[in-house]
Amino acid sequence: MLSTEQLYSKFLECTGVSTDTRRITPNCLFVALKGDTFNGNTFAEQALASGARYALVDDPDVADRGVGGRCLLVSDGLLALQALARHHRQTFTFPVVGLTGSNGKTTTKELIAAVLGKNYRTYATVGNLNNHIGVPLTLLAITEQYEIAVVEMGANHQKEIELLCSIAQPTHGLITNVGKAHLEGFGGIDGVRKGKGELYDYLAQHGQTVFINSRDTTLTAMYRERLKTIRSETTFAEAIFYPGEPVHLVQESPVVVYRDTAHDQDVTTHLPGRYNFENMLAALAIGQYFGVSPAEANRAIADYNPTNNRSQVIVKGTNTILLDAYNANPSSMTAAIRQFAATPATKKVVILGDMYELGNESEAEHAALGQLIAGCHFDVVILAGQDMKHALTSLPQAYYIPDKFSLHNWLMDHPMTDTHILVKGSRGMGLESVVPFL
Ligand SMILES: CC(=O)N[C@H]1[C@@H](OP(=O)(O)OP(=O)(O)OC[C@H]2O[C@@H](n3ccc(=O)[nH]c3=O)[C@H](O)[C@@H]2O)O[C@H](CO)[C@@H](O)[C@@H]1O[C@H](C)C(=O)N[C@@H](C)C(=O)N[C@H](CCC(=O)N[C@@H](CCC[C@@H](N)C(=O)O)C(=O)O)C(=O)O
Ligand SMILES: Nc1ncnc2c1ncn2[C@@H]1O[C@H](COP(=O)(O)OP(=O)(O)OP(=O)(O)O)[C@@H](O)[C@H]1O
Ligand SMILES: C[C@@H](N)C(=O)N[C@H](C)C(=O)O
Repeated sequence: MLSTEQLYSKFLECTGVSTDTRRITPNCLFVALKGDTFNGNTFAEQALASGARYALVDDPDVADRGVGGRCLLVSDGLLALQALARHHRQTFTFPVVGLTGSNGKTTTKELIAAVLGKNYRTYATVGNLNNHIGVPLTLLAITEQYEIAVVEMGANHQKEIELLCSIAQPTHGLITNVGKAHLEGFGGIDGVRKGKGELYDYLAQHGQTVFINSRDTTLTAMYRERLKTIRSETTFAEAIFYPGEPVHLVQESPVVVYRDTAHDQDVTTHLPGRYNFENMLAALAIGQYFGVSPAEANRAIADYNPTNNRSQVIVKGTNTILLDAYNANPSSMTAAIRQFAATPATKKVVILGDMYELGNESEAEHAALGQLIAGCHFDVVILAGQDMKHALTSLPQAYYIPDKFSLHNWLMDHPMTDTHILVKGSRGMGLESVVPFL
């Protein structure tokens, strides 16, 4: 069995890390993980044959088969990956900004990276690689050429953020918000608050810096709770409350326009909704803290244009689609629906799919969503998925279509023109597939 130090010296000989033979790059370190479908150990030889320099395995039989001494045996592949990332992180001397939250992590991460990228060689989590596998992979992709890192941390149960903090060891941190997401695994909204609070706990225990949205009463209360419990021999995190500068929302739809009064600038962005303005404020605060000029920060935010099914505004023929189909939960659905309801347009249609991972709160949350939609007076409401039938009680006029295939057919039979259309649902619903039919 290799120690973490021994493993690290092998890692330094490699060009990167891959956990998947479908994505092997020359001279990478292949790490065999066990998943729901496969045992990665069975792919070790294939990884080496495809160009991996070493294969980290936790099956002694696979290691015994040798392959020129290029199989590295550890007791647990996942734990070894995490330990390797933790070790690598300790070699960084630059700031690591860690962020979590129920909603807006990826968008805020992209905005922060765009802003910091104006002054620093910035590494940011690629896509959504934010879990117990993704965070180690993110850390291990960071090289000494960078000057700052932005690491997204996702969770759907307690102690996960604690684990991810032990790997990423953030010097600075941000919780975007605490909302009704992943209620099943967290055990309700109080569980979400506790689970996300593990980031503040880490920053507090290590005397690091925390960025707090002063308008968010939950986040400020979470910070104060930790201030009260801190022991005298430890230093609590430095807290940067934002927004401090006079930046005002001018328009929230179809896209956010804000006014930076201190610098006499109106900034037109590509993102819709007040909630995205909150994400922008976080990026501006972090940029200001790290010395990015307001003009450069505003330009970075104005230029950010999502292509990831999150808050995407797509003009197609005479229709304008707000494609927000990456994920959905009660908080983000409510934010998106309220924002869409406030959008000026002559005809508005919503196509909404199930919200996943709500456990025994699912039925009530879908029903509450129905009541919210009923008060919004949309021209057409289309609901898809098994759970959305609970929203129907308040929406007798809605079209209910249980599966996606039937939804595509329905849309082909009911073409729309001159319409604003909101498309949103959980990842498993994959509602971006409706766009070709609109
Ligand atoms: C383990 C793994 O990485 N699986 C990926 C794999 O899945 P697949 O079903 O094919 O196989 P297995 O998982 O059974 O495979 C075991 C290993 O074998 C490898 N392998 C398989 C076949 C093959 O031909 N060759 C192989 O080498 C395989 O790669 C495994 O190492 O492929 C899928 C398709 O690419 C991947 O989707 C799957 O990735 C899983 C889901 C994963 O966790 N990936 C992380 C790198 C990651 O960060 N993914 C993010 C999504 C993160 C997320 O959902 N975040 C949540 C909050 C966190 C919740 C947390 N508790 C959790 O459960 O994850 C959020 O709300 O944000 C991403 O991909 O975007
Ligand atoms: N500050 C916010 N408050 C509420 N909802 C938000 C906020 N920011 C974004 N959203 C909603 O959440 C959706 C997903 O955004 P984003 O992917 O940035 O969040 P996320 O936290 O990274 O989600 P995930 O972890 O599932 O990737 C957006 O398209 C929007 O509907
Ligand atoms: C895909 C994952 N990050 C996520 O957000 N899951 C929830 C349940 C969703 O898809 O809405």
